[in-house]
Amino acid sequence: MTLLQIASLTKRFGALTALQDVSLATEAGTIHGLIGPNGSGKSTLMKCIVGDVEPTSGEILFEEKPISQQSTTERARRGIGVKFQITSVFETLSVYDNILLAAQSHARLATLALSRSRGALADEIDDLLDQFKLWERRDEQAADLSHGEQQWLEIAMALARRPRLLLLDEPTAGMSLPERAHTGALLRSLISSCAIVIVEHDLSFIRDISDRLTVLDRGRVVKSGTVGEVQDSSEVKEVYLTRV
Ligand SMILES: Nc1ncnc2c1ncn2[C@@H]1O[C@H](COP(=O)(O)OP(=O)(O)OP(=O)(O)O)[C@@H](O)[C@H]1O
Repeated sequence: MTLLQIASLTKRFGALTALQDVSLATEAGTIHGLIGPNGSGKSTLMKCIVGDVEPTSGEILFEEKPISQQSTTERARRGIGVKFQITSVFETLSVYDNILLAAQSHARLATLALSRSRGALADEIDDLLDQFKLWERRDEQAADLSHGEQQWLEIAMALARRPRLLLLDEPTAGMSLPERAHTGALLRSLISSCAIVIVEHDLSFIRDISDRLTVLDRGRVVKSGTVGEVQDSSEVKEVYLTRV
């Protein structure tokens, strides 16, 4: 099923066209990488999907329904989760409580009282702590985590809200090589329940984990296809040889 469809999206900031007629589709159960030189429009596209930036024209469909008129909160409720570059952890709270807060913000009161009891919620949080190698550090303040661990905590918080699509903007920035490798394996393990759209500057990382890649340059799609198709594209080579 096509989970996310972007159709002819354009965004202008005054005289500057950040996105021009951008179209792409992301299928359930896949990782879709967005790459391109600095200023090519990757973050603007992510912000349009989440609802932080209003497109000038075009449409965004999530699970085949238009969402462009919906608020960020409505989009989150429908299943779009986000981890952007700006850190969103509560530094003075424990690692555990950060995830608990995220999970509770998603669970409706009635659900909390019934099937998603405190016990069920605790099991989910324990699983996330384990997956993200944060179990040992669950009682420590989030401020005491390394940069890489804070990034994992933020992804875990986004997942606690049970998204069906997760948007990640440079999730491995500042991570060590082993941390990147663990992040890649983790992201691949998530996709049966949650598709991912990811922006990354680390080309080898994004090539290794993505099913499809879309390359942007100066707000336009240069190429969208499988990793092999994009790697073989002469237009893409030109962008990377002349502009990166
Ligand atoms: N709020 C804004 N107001 C005006 N111009 C903006 C705004 N946000 C982005 N831009 C411009 O839009 C263009 C695309 O920026 P964007 O941040 O989307 O690119 P990017 O591909 O994510 O870049 P980077 O890889 O450097 O993060 C740039 O020229 C940028 O200066």
